[in-house]
Amino acid sequence: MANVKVAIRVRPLNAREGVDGGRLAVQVEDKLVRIKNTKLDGRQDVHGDSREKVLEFGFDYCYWSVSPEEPHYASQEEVFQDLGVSVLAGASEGYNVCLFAYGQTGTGKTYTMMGTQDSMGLTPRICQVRNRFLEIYNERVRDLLRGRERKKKDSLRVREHPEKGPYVQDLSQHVVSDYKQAVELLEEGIANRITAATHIHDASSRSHAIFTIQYTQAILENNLPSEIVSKIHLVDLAGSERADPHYCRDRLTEGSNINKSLVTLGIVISALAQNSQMSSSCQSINSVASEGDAGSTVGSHTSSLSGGGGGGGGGGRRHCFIPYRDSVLTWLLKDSLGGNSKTIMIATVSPSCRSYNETLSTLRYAAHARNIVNKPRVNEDASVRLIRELREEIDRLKSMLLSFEMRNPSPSLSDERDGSLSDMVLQNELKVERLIYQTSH
Ligand SMILES: Nc1ncnc2c1ncn2[C@@H]1O[C@H](COP(=O)(O)OP(=O)(O)OP(=O)(O)O)[C@@H](O)[C@H]1O
Repeated sequence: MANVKVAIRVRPLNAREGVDGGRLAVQVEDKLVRIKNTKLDGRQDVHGDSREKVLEFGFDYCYWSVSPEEPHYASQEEVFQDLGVSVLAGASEGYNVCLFAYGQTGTGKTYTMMGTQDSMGLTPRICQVRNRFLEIYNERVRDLLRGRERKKKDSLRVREHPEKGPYVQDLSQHVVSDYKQAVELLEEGIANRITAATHIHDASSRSHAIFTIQYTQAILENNLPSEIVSKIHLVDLAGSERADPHYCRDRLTEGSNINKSLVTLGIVISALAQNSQMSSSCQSINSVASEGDAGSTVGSHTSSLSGGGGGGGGGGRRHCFIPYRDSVLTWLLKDSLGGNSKTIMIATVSPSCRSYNETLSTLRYAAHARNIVNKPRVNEDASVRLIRELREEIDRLKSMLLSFEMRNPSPSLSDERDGSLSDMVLQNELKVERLIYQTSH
């Protein structure tokens, strides 16, 4: 079991936000983010006002990337040292890992995930071994690495494997032998991605991009060659934006599809968070509830949020249905949200008071995500796992045999039990030998 880890990153003010003095609404201190409603500044009658002036949220990591001159400025390298290194560590232990960036349009998702020529982001730093790159545009999956010379199959089908989970059929795979080749692939994919100008951002990504690295490790366990295959999903979501009636029909469809998948993502996150909280409250029903434990600021805030707008009263609550299949994005991220994956969300925000509402909504979204509990497991070869488990069982049976013999020196009493235990040991040893033979032939 592992909770989704959540990071917040605050980007520099842009030119538009800087014009009126660049008032900031966001503050970061250690693992806390504070957001201030500057509209209430200078008002005398705030007593009894139900709106809170400053709201505080706690996260696993908070990055202040507003100005490099400031002492606690978080660079791309620092973000990589925390998040990128933990992605690579998870994958090398054999887990599936997902890192996804979420936030309002123009807040730095692409900058964080991909970076620029001078300032490399997380994905090129993490690049290894085997890569796939796709985008979800208007609920259709497109391959971003299908060479132009090949026949272009525009929209690909999403399918689900009973054990390996959802995947995209016919998505091209590219084996790379060095870092340079991996980065070239990434650049090709980025160039194929669909962007457009929005009100806030001139080169806004209008699709969700998923860069998948298959990390394969050849290992020798119990003298048997075997493989541990883990997947790393690096996801740069399209930014949310309010619809403008002046946009043409295509842009409106595009916007509504982006919003649809982000809304579905929101519903999935909130339903999973609610289910995880329900499970943990069931578990703790018999234990003493401790008030004011570590991270109580967050605890108090998120619990009120996951009530789904209040209500949420006592008994009779059932686990919510998770509508993964309502959008391609959530379907493909099914394992990453509530499944077999160690997942990190990086939520990007603008520091400006002009984006107060959007930033608050991103912080709430991120606080929900932090409650999701995933079930990551090492993706080891099934036969190798079975052999290991059988060997553990043999050792256990052998030590039981030994302790019986020591406690019951009289042969008549222990003979029967000894016999059946020895039989079990023998049978397991035969199974192990058969499995070793099958896997190595
Ligand atoms: N941490 C940062 N440091 C410096 N510049 C940044 C940072 N974050 C974002 N920027 C700059 O802000 C602008 C918008 O960033 P970016 O394109 O990453 O936004 P986005 O969230 O991916 O937007 P969209 O959802 O519209 O695609 C870019 O010019 C980018 O270089």
